[in-house]
Amino acid sequence: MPSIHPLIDNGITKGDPNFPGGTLHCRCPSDQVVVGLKSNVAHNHACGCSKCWKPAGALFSIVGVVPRDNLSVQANESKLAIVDSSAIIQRHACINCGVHMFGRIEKPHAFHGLDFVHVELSDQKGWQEPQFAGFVSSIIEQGFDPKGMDEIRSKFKSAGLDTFDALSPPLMDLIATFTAQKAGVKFSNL
Ligand SMILES: N[C@@H](CCC(=O)N[C@@H](CSCO)C(=O)NCC(=O)O)C(=O)O
Ligand SMILES: [Zn+2]
Ligand SMILES: [Zn+2]
Repeated sequence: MPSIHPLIDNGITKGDPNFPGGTLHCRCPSDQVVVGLKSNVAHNHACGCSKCWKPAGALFSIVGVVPRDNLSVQANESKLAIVDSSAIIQRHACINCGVHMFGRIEKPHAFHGLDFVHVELSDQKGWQEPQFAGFVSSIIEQGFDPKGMDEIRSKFKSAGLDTFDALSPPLMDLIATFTAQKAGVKFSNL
């Protein structure tokens, strides 16, 4: 069975709801890029998309969000470069080790103001545990045999995570709300 992600393969460890945040480090042997987070993450999830950073051998990324004002680069910022400037999420990666330190949205978007981060880059314990799996079918686009998808979804289910082929319902509702408001739609409960 391929690895979903080390934080999920052997069972999920619950986070600490009062965890105050901590630091993320890139994987360079020296002169690491260090990012400080002044809060825990929210909406932490497994992401099967092709763009989010994942460790070698894992099929999924684990990625959560923090308010952008709670994030600061504390060391070796000069080693960061944007992976794909045409993407909605501008992922700032270490040019030496390739790890994505944070992803930021600069355009008008439902998630503007939130930065995307990977808590496995931290040595501290207590970060919010993964809440769901998103973009699950996207692993097929990267070469995963579709015949194996039942097994992948069952594995998430055994770990207690719901699976979606986009994001979770609350996040999809945020995106739809943003789209409706941009179009001037008035809400009414019919
Ligand atoms: N099938 C595509 C999906 C990519 C995608 O839309 N990814 C989402 C989720 S990333 C974290 O949850 C997204 O919002 N992407 C915006 C961006 O990456 O800039 C694929 O696999 O590439
Ligand atoms: Zn690095
Ligand atoms: Zn993703």
